[in-house]
Amino acid sequence: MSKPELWVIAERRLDHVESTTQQLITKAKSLAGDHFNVVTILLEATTDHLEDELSAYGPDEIRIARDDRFPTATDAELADAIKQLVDQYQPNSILFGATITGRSIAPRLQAKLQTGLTADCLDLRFDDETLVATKPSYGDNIMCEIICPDHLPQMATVRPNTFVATPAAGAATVTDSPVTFHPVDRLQVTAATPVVNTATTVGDATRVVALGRGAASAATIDSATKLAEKLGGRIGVSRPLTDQPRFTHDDQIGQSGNTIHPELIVNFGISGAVQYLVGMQDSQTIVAVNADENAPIFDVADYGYVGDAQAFMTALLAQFN
Ligand SMILES: Cc1cc2nc3c(=O)[nH]c(=O)nc-3n(C[C@H](O)[C@H](O)[C@H](O)COP(=O)(O)OP(=O)(O)OC[C@H]3O[C@@H](n4cnc5c(N)ncnc54)[C@H](O)[C@@H]3O)c2cc1C
Repeated sequence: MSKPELWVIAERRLDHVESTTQQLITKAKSLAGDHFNVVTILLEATTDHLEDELSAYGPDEIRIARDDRFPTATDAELADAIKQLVDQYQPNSILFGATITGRSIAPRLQAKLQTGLTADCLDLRFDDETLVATKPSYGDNIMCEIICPDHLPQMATVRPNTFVATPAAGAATVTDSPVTFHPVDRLQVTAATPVVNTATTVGDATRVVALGRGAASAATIDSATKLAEKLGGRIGVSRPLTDQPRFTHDDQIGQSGNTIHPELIVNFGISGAVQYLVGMQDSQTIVAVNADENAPIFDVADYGYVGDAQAFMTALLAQFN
């Protein structure tokens, strides 16, 4: 008997695959074990080869529907095409990135399929063939595990950067699966102008200088800015600092901010509340500077310094100079 299918819907961003897709393939592989087939669904133009950006992450199969209208199709048209594939293959579960596009297509598909969708998940696991999706709820005050036991497919959107994409061995089978493109003429895209944003966000940075309430003075923020420049990185903050005019929610790390996995994060004056830690604890190298030797941030740190944030920064900058 063939294995149940766990789908990852590949998302296109301009002429590439959105990085959340690769993150979801890695997670799907780890969930699947020998029990599920991980199938990536790709809707692309006849001359596109976006599958080349997916195969290195080890899905069992990349199933492609081709139509030259897909790259500029509306979310309603894409949802219609995916619905046709669902009807044909009856997957067990479907994962989308909780991106602007994923958040738009997934509920349209859910409505067509009359099944359940858990949005904005921070973790996933399977209990036998039941997808258990973890997400913050009630104003982010509790983490809920949500299941959809009575309907298939089970669906979830997952927050970008929740999982780390890791190349995996194994050659994916690439198959074509034709669908009929049904134009939805209520809405027509007449032109697409991509937003050009050259600034890196804290989610993109490979090195992060993170500031908390214990490193919030103007002088310390100035030193941190210099340090971030020297490191070729960017400043991120814990929640209390988003009250300062220099920072916004976009700079926030944590459960209700960004999930990040930089190669280096240096935390200054951050206690290490669980809501902060979930956003950064998978960083490759974690350094913590805190005046309190019992601060929980030291539990996840590879290197720690007990002392004053400003003094440490000044000494470190002197090393660079
Ligand atoms: C639903 C919910 C969601 C949340 N989401 C997030 C989130 O996404 N991100 C987030 O960050 N928080 C979040 N929080 C808040 C979180 O619980 C903490 O309150 C917050 O992370 C604390 O920030 P902090 O570590 O900067 O401040 P504090 O906890 O006040 O810690 C300050 C630290 O600075 C140290 N310190 C003081 N002076 C110095 C000095 N001179 N030098 C060095 N160290 C010094 C202290 O020892 C202390 O450990 C959330 C809370 C809730 C309830």
